[in-house]
Amino acid sequence: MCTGVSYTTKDHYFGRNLDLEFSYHETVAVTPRNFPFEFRKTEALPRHHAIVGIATISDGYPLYYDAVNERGLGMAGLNFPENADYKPEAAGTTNVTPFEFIPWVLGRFETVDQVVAALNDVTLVDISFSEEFPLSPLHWIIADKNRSVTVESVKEGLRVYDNPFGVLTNNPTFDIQTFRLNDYMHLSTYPPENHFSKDIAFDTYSRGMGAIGLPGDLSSASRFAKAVFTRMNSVAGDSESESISQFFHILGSVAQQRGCVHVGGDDKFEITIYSSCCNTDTGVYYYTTYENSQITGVDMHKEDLDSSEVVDYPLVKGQRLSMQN
Ligand SMILES: C[C@H](CCC(=O)NCCS(=O)(=O)O)[C@H]1CC[C@H]2[C@@H]3CC[C@@H]4C[C@H](O)CC[C@]4(C)[C@H]3C[C@H](O)[C@]12C
Repeated sequence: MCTGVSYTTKDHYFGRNLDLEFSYHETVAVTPRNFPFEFRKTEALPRHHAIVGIATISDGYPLYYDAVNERGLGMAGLNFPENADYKPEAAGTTNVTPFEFIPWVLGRFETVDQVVAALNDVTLVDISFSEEFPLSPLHWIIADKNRSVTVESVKEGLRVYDNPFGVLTNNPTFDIQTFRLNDYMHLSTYPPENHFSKDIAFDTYSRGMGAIGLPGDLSSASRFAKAVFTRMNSVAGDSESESISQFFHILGSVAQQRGCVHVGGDDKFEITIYSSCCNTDTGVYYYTTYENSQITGVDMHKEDLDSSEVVDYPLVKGQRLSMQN
Protein backbone atom coordinates (compact mmCIF):
# COMPACT_ATOMS: atom_id res chain seq x y z
CA MET A 1 0.00 0.00 0.00
CA CYS A 2 1.04 3.55 -0.40
CA THR A 3 0.10 7.05 0.61
CA GLY A 4 0.46 10.22 -1.50
CA VAL A 5 0.33 13.75 -0.08
CA SER A 6 0.18 17.33 -1.38
CA TYR A 7 0.86 20.10 1.15
CA THR A 8 1.50 23.82 0.96
CA THR A 9 3.31 26.13 3.37
CA LYS A 10 5.05 29.03 1.59
CA ASP A 11 6.06 26.58 -1.13
CA HIS A 12 4.17 23.55 -2.37
CA TYR A 13 5.33 20.05 -1.48
CA PHE A 14 4.33 16.75 -3.05
CA GLY A 15 5.39 13.24 -2.14
CA ARG A 16 4.47 9.74 -1.06
CA ASN A 17 5.26 6.62 0.90
CA LEU A 18 5.99 3.60 -1.25
CA ASP A 19 4.99 0.53 0.73
CA LEU A 20 5.92 -2.86 -0.63
CA GLU A 21 7.67 -6.09 0.35
CA PHE A 22 10.40 -5.81 -2.30
CA SER A 23 12.15 -3.17 -4.32
CA TYR A 24 12.18 -2.68 -8.11
CA HIS A 25 15.57 -0.87 -8.05
CA GLU A 26 14.19 2.59 -7.75
CA THR A 27 16.37 5.55 -8.64
CA VAL A 28 15.87 9.31 -8.48
CA ALA A 29 15.63 10.17 -12.16
CA VAL A 30 15.81 13.58 -13.79
CA THR A 31 14.40 13.61 -17.31
CA PRO A 32 15.59 16.75 -19.12
CA ARG A 33 13.54 18.69 -21.68
CA ASN A 34 15.00 17.07 -24.78
CA PHE A 35 14.78 13.42 -23.79
CA PRO A 36 12.58 12.09 -26.62
CA PHE A 37 9.40 10.73 -25.01
CA GLU A 38 7.86 8.21 -27.40
CA PHE A 39 4.35 7.00 -26.70
CA ARG A 40 2.83 3.75 -27.92
CA LYS A 41 -0.40 5.16 -29.30
CA THR A 42 -0.12 8.92 -29.28
CA GLU A 43 2.18 11.67 -30.52
CA ALA A 44 5.77 11.74 -29.24
CA LEU A 45 7.05 14.64 -27.17
CA PRO A 46 10.52 15.45 -28.45
CA ARG A 47 10.63 18.49 -26.15
CA HIS A 48 8.71 18.85 -22.90
CA HIS A 49 8.91 20.07 -19.31
CA ALA A 50 11.77 18.59 -17.31
CA ILE A 51 10.77 16.01 -14.66
CA VAL A 52 12.28 14.75 -11.40
CA GLY A 53 11.00 11.74 -9.49
CA ILE A 54 11.52 8.14 -8.58
CA ALA A 55 11.61 5.66 -11.43
CA THR A 56 12.81 2.28 -12.52
CA ILE A 57 14.75 2.75 -15.73
CA SER A 58 14.22 0.00 -18.28
CA ASP A 59 15.72 0.13 -21.77
CA GLY A 60 16.53 3.78 -21.13
CA TYR A 61 12.87 4.62 -20.37
CA PRO A 62 12.05 6.12 -16.96
CA LEU A 63 9.07 4.26 -15.50
CA TYR A 64 8.03 6.88 -12.94
CA TYR A 65 6.23 5.98 -9.70
CA ASP A 66 5.90 9.63 -8.66
CA ALA A 67 7.37 12.82 -10.08
CA VAL A 68 7.18 16.60 -10.32
CA ASN A 69 7.83 18.85 -13.30
CA GLU A 70 9.68 22.15 -13.47
CA ARG A 71 6.36 24.05 -13.48
CA GLY A 72 5.30 22.73 -10.08
CA LEU A 73 2.90 19.98 -11.10
CA GLY A 74 3.19 16.65 -9.22
CA MET A 75 1.77 13.19 -9.90
CA ALA A 76 2.01 9.79 -8.19
CA GLY A 77 0.74 6.31 -9.05
CA LEU A 78 -0.60 4.18 -6.18
CA ASN A 79 -1.74 0.60 -6.12
CA PHE A 80 -5.43 0.09 -6.99
CA PRO A 81 -5.91 -3.68 -7.31
CA GLU A 82 -9.21 -5.18 -8.52
CA ASN A 83 -10.53 -1.69 -9.33
CA ALA A 84 -8.16 -0.42 -12.01
CA ASP A 85 -9.59 -1.30 -15.40
CA TYR A 86 -7.68 -0.25 -18.50
CA LYS A 87 -9.38 -0.17 -21.87
CA PRO A 88 -8.77 -1.26 -25.43
CA GLU A 89 -7.55 1.48 -27.73
CA ALA A 90 -10.45 3.84 -28.55
CA ALA A 91 -10.44 5.65 -31.88
CA GLY A 92 -11.00 9.39 -31.66
CA THR A 93 -9.49 9.66 -28.15
CA THR A 94 -5.93 10.14 -26.90
CA ASN A 95 -4.72 6.67 -25.98
CA VAL A 96 -2.14 6.72 -23.21
CA THR A 97 -0.79 3.62 -21.48
CA PRO A 98 -0.64 3.62 -17.66
CA PHE A 99 3.17 3.50 -17.63
CA GLU A 100 3.26 6.58 -19.91
CA PHE A 101 0.69 8.51 -17.96
CA ILE A 102 3.11 10.42 -15.68
CA PRO A 103 5.45 11.52 -18.52
CA TRP A 104 2.49 12.39 -20.72
CA VAL A 105 0.90 14.62 -18.06
CA LEU A 106 4.03 16.16 -16.54
CA GLY A 107 5.69 16.61 -19.94
CA ARG A 108 2.84 18.74 -21.28
CA PHE A 109 0.96 20.52 -18.51
CA GLU A 110 1.56 23.17 -15.85
CA THR A 111 -1.62 23.09 -13.77
CA VAL A 112 -4.21 20.61 -12.57
CA ASP A 113 -6.91 22.63 -14.36
CA GLN A 114 -5.18 22.02 -17.69
CA VAL A 115 -4.79 18.31 -16.93
CA VAL A 116 -8.45 17.91 -15.99
CA ALA A 117 -9.54 19.60 -19.23
CA ALA A 118 -7.29 17.30 -21.27
CA LEU A 119 -8.49 14.15 -19.50
CA ASN A 120 -11.92 14.48 -21.12
CA ASP A 121 -10.39 12.99 -24.17
CA VAL A 122 -8.03 10.38 -22.66
CA THR A 123 -8.29 6.59 -22.63
CA LEU A 124 -5.91 4.63 -20.40
CA VAL A 125 -5.14 1.68 -22.64
CA ASP A 126 -4.27 -1.86 -21.60
CA ILE A 127 -0.79 -2.10 -23.07
CA SER A 128 2.13 -3.40 -21.00
CA PHE A 129 5.58 -1.86 -21.02
CA SER A 130 7.22 -5.28 -21.44
CA GLU A 131 7.01 -8.88 -20.28
CA GLU A 132 9.20 -8.00 -17.34
CA PHE A 133 6.96 -5.02 -16.47
CA PRO A 134 3.35 -5.94 -17.15
CA LEU A 135 0.52 -3.50 -16.43
CA SER A 136 0.07 -2.64 -12.80
CA PRO A 137 -3.27 -1.61 -11.33
CA LEU A 138 -2.85 2.03 -10.34
CA HIS A 139 -4.75 5.20 -9.62
CA TRP A 140 -3.16 8.64 -9.43
CA ILE A 141 -3.04 11.82 -7.40
CA ILE A 142 -2.19 14.92 -9.46
CA ALA A 143 -1.55 18.19 -7.63
CA ASP A 144 -0.26 21.72 -7.96
CA LYS A 145 -0.18 24.50 -5.37
CA ASN A 146 -3.91 25.21 -5.76
CA ARG A 147 -5.68 21.98 -6.53
CA SER A 148 -5.46 18.18 -6.19
CA VAL A 149 -7.39 15.54 -8.09
CA THR A 150 -7.62 11.75 -8.09
CA VAL A 151 -7.79 9.90 -11.41
CA GLU A 152 -9.19 6.36 -11.61
CA SER A 153 -9.75 4.24 -14.69
CA VAL A 154 -12.47 1.84 -13.58
CA LYS A 155 -14.98 -0.44 -15.26
CA GLU A 156 -17.35 2.48 -15.92
CA GLY A 157 -14.65 4.67 -17.48
CA LEU A 158 -12.19 7.37 -16.48
CA ARG A 159 -13.17 9.11 -13.23
CA VAL A 160 -11.65 12.40 -12.09
CA TYR A 161 -12.41 13.46 -8.50
CA ASP A 162 -11.52 16.70 -6.81
CA ASN A 163 -9.32 15.84 -3.88
CA PRO A 164 -9.54 18.72 -1.38
CA PHE A 165 -7.73 16.55 1.21
CA GLY A 166 -4.50 16.34 -0.78
CA VAL A 167 -4.22 12.67 0.22
CA LEU A 168 -4.51 9.39 -1.68
CA THR A 169 -4.05 5.83 -0.44
CA ASN A 170 -5.32 2.67 -2.15
CA ASN A 171 -8.63 0.76 -2.25
CA PRO A 172 -11.58 1.24 -2.24
CA THR A 173 -12.51 3.72 -4.97
CA PHE A 174 -12.09 7.39 -4.08
CA ASP A 175 -15.81 8.14 -3.80
CA ILE A 176 -16.09 5.48 -1.08
CA GLN A 177 -12.91 6.63 0.70
CA THR A 178 -14.34 10.15 0.79
CA PHE A 179 -17.74 9.00 2.00
CA ARG A 180 -16.20 7.03 4.84
CA LEU A 181 -14.58 10.19 6.20
CA ASN A 182 -18.06 11.14 7.44
CA ASP A 183 -17.60 8.55 10.16
CA TYR A 184 -14.79 10.60 11.65
CA MET A 185 -16.29 14.09 11.71
CA HIS A 186 -16.52 14.03 15.52
CA LEU A 187 -12.75 13.71 15.90
CA SER A 188 -10.95 16.75 17.21
CA THR A 189 -7.50 18.04 18.03
CA TYR A 190 -9.05 19.71 21.12
CA PRO A 191 -9.82 17.97 24.41
CA PRO A 192 -13.16 16.17 24.23
CA GLU A 193 -16.33 17.58 25.76
CA ASN A 194 -18.97 15.51 27.41
CA HIS A 195 -21.84 14.90 24.96
CA PHE A 196 -22.29 11.40 26.32
CA SER A 197 -24.37 11.98 29.44
CA LYS A 198 -24.81 14.85 31.88
CA ASP A 199 -25.09 12.25 34.60
CA ILE A 200 -21.55 10.96 34.19
CA ALA A 201 -18.51 12.86 35.41
CA PHE A 202 -15.81 12.22 32.80
CA ASP A 203 -12.13 12.80 33.27
CA THR A 204 -9.93 13.99 30.39
CA TYR A 205 -7.01 12.09 31.88
CA SER A 206 -4.77 12.38 28.82
CA ARG A 207 -3.88 14.79 26.05
CA GLY A 208 -5.07 13.76 22.59
CA MET A 209 -8.36 12.23 23.70
CA GLY A 210 -10.34 14.34 21.22
CA ALA A 211 -9.20 12.05 18.43
CA ILE A 212 -9.86 8.72 20.12
CA GLY A 213 -11.37 6.61 17.35
CA LEU A 214 -8.92 7.75 14.69
CA PRO A 215 -7.77 4.47 13.15
CA GLY A 216 -4.21 3.38 13.72
CA ASP A 217 -4.07 0.21 11.66
CA LEU A 218 -2.34 0.09 8.28
CA SER A 219 -5.26 -0.75 6.00
CA SER A 220 -5.76 1.62 3.12
CA ALA A 221 -9.03 3.16 4.34
CA SER A 222 -7.56 3.64 7.81
CA ARG A 223 -4.41 5.24 6.43
CA PHE A 224 -6.61 7.55 4.39
CA ALA A 225 -8.52 8.76 7.47
CA LYS A 226 -5.33 9.06 9.53
CA ALA A 227 -3.37 10.91 6.85
CA VAL A 228 -6.28 13.28 6.10
CA PHE A 229 -6.64 14.09 9.82
CA THR A 230 -2.91 14.71 10.17
CA ARG A 231 -2.59 16.65 6.93
CA MET A 232 -5.67 18.86 7.45
CA ASN A 233 -4.65 19.76 11.01
CA SER A 234 -0.97 20.17 10.24
CA VAL A 235 0.74 23.35 11.37
CA ALA A 236 4.15 24.17 9.92
CA GLY A 237 6.44 27.16 9.66
CA ASP A 238 7.33 28.48 6.21
CA SER A 239 11.01 27.63 6.08
CA GLU A 240 12.28 24.74 3.98
CA SER A 241 13.46 22.90 7.08
CA GLU A 242 10.15 23.28 8.92
CA SER A 243 8.12 22.43 5.82
CA ILE A 244 9.91 19.26 4.82
CA SER A 245 10.13 18.10 8.44
CA GLN A 246 6.38 18.50 8.76
CA PHE A 247 5.80 16.76 5.45
CA PHE A 248 7.84 13.72 6.49
CA HIS A 249 5.93 13.66 9.80
CA ILE A 250 2.62 13.56 7.90
CA LEU A 251 3.89 10.60 5.89
CA GLY A 252 5.32 9.08 9.07
CA SER A 253 1.84 8.96 10.58
CA VAL A 254 0.95 6.20 8.07
CA ALA A 255 4.34 4.53 7.58
CA GLN A 256 4.65 0.74 7.73
CA GLN A 257 7.02 -0.95 10.15
CA ARG A 258 8.45 -4.36 9.23
CA GLY A 259 6.50 -7.10 10.94
CA CYS A 260 3.10 -5.39 11.16
CA VAL A 261 1.65 -6.34 7.75
CA HIS A 262 2.03 -9.91 6.48
CA VAL A 263 1.72 -10.22 2.71
CA GLY A 264 1.69 -13.97 2.27
CA GLY A 265 4.22 -16.44 3.62
CA ASP A 266 5.50 -16.28 7.15
CA ASP A 267 8.31 -13.89 6.60
CA LYS A 268 7.08 -11.46 3.96
CA PHE A 269 6.10 -8.04 5.24
CA GLU A 270 5.15 -4.78 3.65
CA ILE A 271 7.41 -1.89 4.70
CA THR A 272 7.73 1.76 3.72
CA ILE A 273 10.56 1.38 1.21
CA TYR A 274 10.89 5.10 0.72
CA SER A 275 9.18 8.36 1.66
CA SER A 276 9.54 11.34 -0.63
CA CYS A 277 8.86 15.06 -0.50
CA CYS A 278 9.50 17.26 -3.50
CA ASN A 279 9.45 21.05 -3.24
CA THR A 280 7.55 21.65 -6.48
CA ASP A 281 8.54 25.34 -6.52
CA THR A 282 12.28 24.70 -6.41
CA GLY A 283 12.46 21.24 -8.02
CA VAL A 284 14.36 19.65 -5.13
CA TYR A 285 13.36 16.03 -4.55
CA TYR A 286 13.99 14.81 -0.98
CA TYR A 287 13.65 11.26 0.26
CA THR A 288 14.33 8.88 3.11
CA THR A 289 14.42 5.08 2.91
CA TYR A 290 13.39 2.39 5.39
CA GLU A 291 16.90 2.22 6.76
CA ASN A 292 18.12 5.71 6.03
CA SER A 293 16.36 8.32 8.15
CA GLN A 294 18.65 11.06 6.93
CA ILE A 295 16.98 13.20 4.28
CA THR A 296 18.78 13.01 0.93
CA GLY A 297 18.06 15.51 -1.86
CA VAL A 298 18.40 15.80 -5.64
CA ASP A 299 18.06 19.28 -7.12
CA MET A 300 16.80 19.02 -10.69
CA HIS A 301 18.19 22.45 -11.51
CA LYS A 302 21.73 21.25 -10.83
CA GLU A 303 21.39 19.07 -13.94
CA ASP A 304 21.55 20.23 -17.54
CA LEU A 305 17.82 20.41 -18.18
CA ASP A 306 18.34 21.05 -21.89
CA SER A 307 20.11 17.76 -22.47
CA SER A 308 18.51 14.62 -23.86
CA GLU A 309 19.86 12.05 -21.39
CA VAL A 310 18.09 10.85 -18.26
CA VAL A 311 20.29 11.26 -15.18
CA ASP A 312 19.65 8.85 -12.33
CA TYR A 313 20.89 8.49 -8.78
CA PRO A 314 20.59 5.20 -6.89
CA LEU A 315 18.77 5.64 -3.57
CA VAL A 316 21.15 6.12 -0.65
CA LYS A 317 20.20 3.29 1.70
CA GLY A 318 21.52 2.39 5.16
CA GLN A 319 21.71 4.69 8.19
CA ARG A 320 24.18 7.54 8.21
CA LEU A 321 24.69 7.97 11.89
CA SER A 322 25.97 11.17 13.33
CA MET A 323 27.87 10.40 16.54
CA GLN A 324 28.28 13.16 19.11
CA ASN A 325 31.23 11.79 21.01
C1 LIG B 1 3.68 -1.56 -6.38
C2 LIG B 1 3.73 -0.06 -6.31
C3 LIG B 1 2.61 0.44 -5.44
C4 LIG B 1 2.94 0.15 -4.00
C5 LIG B 1 1.77 -0.50 -3.37
O1 LIG B 1 0.71 0.07 -3.26
N1 LIG B 1 1.96 -1.76 -2.96
C6 LIG B 1 0.96 -2.55 -2.37
C7 LIG B 1 1.13 -3.98 -2.79
S1 LIG B 1 -0.29 -4.84 -2.32
O2 LIG B 1 -1.39 -4.47 -3.23
O3 LIG B 1 -0.58 -4.48 -0.92
O4 LIG B 1 0.07 -6.27 -2.45
C8 LIG B 1 3.62 0.60 -7.69
C9 LIG B 1 3.63 2.13 -7.60
C10 LIG B 1 4.24 2.62 -8.93
C11 LIG B 1 4.39 1.35 -9.76
C12 LIG B 1 5.38 1.36 -10.95
C13 LIG B 1 4.99 2.47 -11.92
C14 LIG B 1 5.89 2.45 -13.17
C15 LIG B 1 5.85 1.08 -13.87
C16 LIG B 1 4.49 0.83 -14.53
C17 LIG B 1 4.49 -0.49 -15.30
O5 LIG B 1 3.21 -0.69 -15.86
C18 LIG B 1 4.80 -1.63 -14.33
C19 LIG B 1 6.11 -1.43 -13.64
C20 LIG B 1 6.23 -0.07 -12.90
C21 LIG B 1 7.72 0.08 -12.53
C22 LIG B 1 5.31 -0.01 -11.65
C23 LIG B 1 5.62 -1.12 -10.63
C24 LIG B 1 4.68 -1.07 -9.41
O6 LIG B 1 3.36 -1.37 -9.78
C25 LIG B 1 4.71 0.31 -8.70
C26 LIG B 1 6.12 0.47 -8.10
